[in-house]
Amino acid sequence: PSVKAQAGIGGNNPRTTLLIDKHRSYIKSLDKDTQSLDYMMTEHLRMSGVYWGLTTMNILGSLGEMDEKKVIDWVLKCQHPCGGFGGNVDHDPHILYTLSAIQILALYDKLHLLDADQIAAYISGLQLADGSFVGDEWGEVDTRFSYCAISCLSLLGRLDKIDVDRAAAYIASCKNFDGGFGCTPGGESHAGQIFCCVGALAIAGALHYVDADLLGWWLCERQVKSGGLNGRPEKLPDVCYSWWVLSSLVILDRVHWLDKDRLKAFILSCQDEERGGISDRPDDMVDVFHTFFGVAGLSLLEYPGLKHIDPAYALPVEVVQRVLSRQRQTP
Ligand SMILES: CN(C(=O)[C@H](Cc1cnc[nH]1)NC(=O)OCc1ccccc1)[C@@H](Cc1ccccc1)C(=O)N[C@@H](Cc1c[nH]c2ccccc12)C(=O)NO
Ligand SMILES: [Zn+2]
Repeated sequence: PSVKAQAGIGGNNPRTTLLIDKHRSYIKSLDKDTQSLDYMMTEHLRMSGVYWGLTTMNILGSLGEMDEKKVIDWVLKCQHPCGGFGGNVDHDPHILYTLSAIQILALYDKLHLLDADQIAAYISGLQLADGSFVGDEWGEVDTRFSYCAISCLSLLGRLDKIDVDRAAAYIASCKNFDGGFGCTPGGESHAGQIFCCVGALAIAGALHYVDADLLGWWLCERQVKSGGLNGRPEKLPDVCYSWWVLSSLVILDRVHWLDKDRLKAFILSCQDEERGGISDRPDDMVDVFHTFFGVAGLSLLEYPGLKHIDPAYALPVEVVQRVLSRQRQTP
């Protein structure tokens, strides 16, 4: 069959259409099997897991099926006096989980429950003199944390509380000869880090630091013959790179260089048609992380019936627009 047929356009074969109801029930089942190894092993990043699950449900048009009050109460229980959030109750505050917490509250239009100045003080306290950010008091520097800082403060309307120009200049100092970015200056280009750097520069209004043609070419080189995308040369394709690579290409306006139908077909081939959920590659175990990044990738590919996701904020476009337009009303 033609590539279009493989991509599920016109057909309703389970591996070529998105099994929306199956994925909804998979996400809703997640907080039930608390005895599973997967559940136990991911306790420390539960805040991110809840963000992945809820954003997937929003894109599938079913956020209302989740227990909003239970989620909000739990998120606020994870906040520390310093303003930062931990990955779970009684876990130390970290900028990664502070972003996930703010993203969850943005989904539910509950950012007014937060003290934006207090969280802005916590985040600006993590910026170093060279413009970089550490993730917590242990002091690890990584462009992931630059992305978290800029995204959090933009959603809270407090970007003025950090030195955005120095933050952008530091990210630019992590650009490699191949046009990509690493976690620190000289670090190897990796699609995940590239998303963080390109997303942060986009939100900061500093995309002039990026060589769109050079980086766009490197990103499109990630597509392998199966249609999937890998994170670095010679690696296997993985559904989550459908997000890290594709969202970066959307921001750089170079998506047309990819074979979108083959990528769509690859993501759909990673669904578990019995239990729902999406895995990193065909016939692997599903998880909420790859289910989110698979659905988010399909949203960027304009799969019919999915809400649009913002490529830089990794939140539904309608959520980002609501948050940012409200900032313009109340200065
Ligand atoms: C900690 N994580 C990762 O390292 C994943 C593992 C992976 C999934 N598929 C292939 N490898 N890798 C990952 O997220 O890489 C993307 C990336 C890498 C560097 C910077 C940014 C994004 C995943 C969780 C996970 C673990 C194991 C299997 C599946 C998911 C994760 O939480 N990623 C985070 C970003 C992240 C990357 N590295 C991290 C280290 C610690 C904490 C978070 C992250 C995220 O996407 N938040 O929204
Ligand atoms: Zn993956």
